[in-house]
Amino acid sequence: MTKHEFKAESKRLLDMMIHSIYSQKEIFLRELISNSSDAIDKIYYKALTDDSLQFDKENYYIKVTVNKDTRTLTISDTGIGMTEEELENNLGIIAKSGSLAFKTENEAKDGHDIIGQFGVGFYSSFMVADVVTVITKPFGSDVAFKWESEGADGYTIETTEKEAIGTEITLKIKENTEEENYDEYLDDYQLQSIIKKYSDFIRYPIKMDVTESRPKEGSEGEFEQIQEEKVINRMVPIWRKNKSELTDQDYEQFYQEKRYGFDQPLKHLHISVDGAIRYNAILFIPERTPFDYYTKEYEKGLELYSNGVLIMNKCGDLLPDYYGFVKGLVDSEDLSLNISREILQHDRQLKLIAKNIKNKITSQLKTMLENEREKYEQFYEAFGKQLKYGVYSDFGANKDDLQDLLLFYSSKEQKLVTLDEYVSRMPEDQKYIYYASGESYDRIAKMPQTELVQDKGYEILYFIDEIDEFAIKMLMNYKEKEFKSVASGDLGIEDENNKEAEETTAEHKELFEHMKQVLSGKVKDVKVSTRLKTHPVCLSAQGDVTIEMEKILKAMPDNQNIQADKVLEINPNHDVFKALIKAFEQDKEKADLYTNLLYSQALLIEGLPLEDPVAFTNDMCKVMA
Ligand SMILES: Nc1ncnc2c1ncn2[C@@H]1O[C@H](COP(=O)(O)OP(=O)(O)OP(=O)(O)O)[C@@H](O)[C@H]1O
Repeated sequence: MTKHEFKAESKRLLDMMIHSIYSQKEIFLRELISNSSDAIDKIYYKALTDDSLQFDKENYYIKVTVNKDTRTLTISDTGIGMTEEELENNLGIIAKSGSLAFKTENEAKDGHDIIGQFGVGFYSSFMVADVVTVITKPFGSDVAFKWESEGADGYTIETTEKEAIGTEITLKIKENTEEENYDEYLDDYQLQSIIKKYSDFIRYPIKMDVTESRPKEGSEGEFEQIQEEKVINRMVPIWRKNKSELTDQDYEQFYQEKRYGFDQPLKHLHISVDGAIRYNAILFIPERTPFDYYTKEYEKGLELYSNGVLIMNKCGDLLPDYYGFVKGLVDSEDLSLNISREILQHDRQLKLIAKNIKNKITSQLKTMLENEREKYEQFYEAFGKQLKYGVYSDFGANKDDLQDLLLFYSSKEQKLVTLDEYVSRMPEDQKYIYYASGESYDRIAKMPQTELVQDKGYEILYFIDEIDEFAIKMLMNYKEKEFKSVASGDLGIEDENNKEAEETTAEHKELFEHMKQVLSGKVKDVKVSTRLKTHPVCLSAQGDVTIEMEKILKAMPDNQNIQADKVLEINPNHDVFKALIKAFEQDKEKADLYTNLLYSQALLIEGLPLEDPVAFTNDMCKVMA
């Protein structure tokens, strides 16, 4: 039995590579610039062991030159260059990476991490070029070599002249087609923006001759075109700098330059982790809710860099939905990239980073809440709702992280308080954390259902966001204290009125039975109220669904007509109750009229729609006439 080697149809392989690996053509520039940066890094490593070589940073750079007339784009570097053999091996064999071999032999030093690893990036130039010419002079050689290829048909190598050590790669840019405008790769402005997008933090200067229009000296209103060599990239990633070197203004400027938002950042986090996973991150909590935050267009995520090279513009997996407002970037050397560098091979590292980032944001918010209350309230105004969604989502999986970050308006303090603040000042006899839901603080303050709890001197939390009650249902309790709506059946308050109410209900059993019949299908029960002090009626709910929840569920597109089990409560000390008893004894029709009116009033107080407004106004007229 003979063993055969796999053969690959190199023409087809190259073709597949060129057309199916990358989703965007513009990344060819990222790949060539990364190669140049690697080539300069290799000189740097050489200088560490070779005394004859001085690594003087000023002499090392990458230059991008455009010639529109010849339709050529040249990327040149002052890096290590390639010998004839290296040209054969590295550019003649697909998937052979000289850089990976170098990386394996040399331990990374001083943050000079080699980028290349797959041995395919170079070929991406054929996505935009018909001909690629490489002229290179290797370090320590007097001879230079020219490698040239039109892609699938193979390549040629010959000796040539080149003055300086380094490599010069010239792409003959394709002619435009109906689908593709290749001219943009010959456009100064476009090229600068591609460089800034992907290669902004390449350690070495990326230079370009840029033409700018400037006011002409000595003449007013006239402009002249001036060509000047400019460095396009920022080079030093701010996140690799020492925190102590940076001021708040530096972070703010970075936030603006990166166009993370039109506002100022409220807080920034600068993270450097060097443990099981290594990464640097700069995160921002914006000051204001982005205008498109609640639209489908808003996409959460952080920029993801690998060794200073942009991999993903918006990596959504790095942030949980409830921290979707956080902006910023993460740079890690430990990501296992796929061949196109567009997606990650394994998400284990990403998951670790995401978890770490989530914890850092949570603890930053806790610190802000403790030490900068005003600032925290400003944050909460913009993004507090998100935290409540966070408590509610995933069946409350994140509630332990988030519950201490919640704020609610307190009836007693007339300001936002934390659950901890509420619980810590609860009187001993208070069993529950009371809350009331409504449209606004004003309306809640006037709700009849709050009367008894207020009277007892207990604090009530006012819920005005739709999500509030749902989030609280997920929490169930806080520090072993259960939450209780002031409109729920049993308030858990021992009151001398309780017994009296039971007696009154028993005394007027027939009246209540009759009212229940009149309101059949609308309320579950009619009873004497213990919670009302001045108002004549109110509605309360039995069971889990409160009246506020019913309203919210009704407003949802796929509502399943979930209803609260309503109870009509009557204040036995109100004159209306006396009138009701009298009518029941003397005129049943009037008793029915009063029952319907009281029910309608209770609906109105709750902000629930009247089922039949015409019948209600007719009833009112009957009482008046
Ligand atoms: N400008 C350059 N100067 C010196 N050597 C280079 C240059 N460009 C490419 N090379 C060599 O050619 C090899 C192949 O380059 P290519 O871009 O295809 O892959 P890579 O950079 O190794 O890996 P990746 O696909 O991850 O970018 C490199 O590993 C490097 O050895």
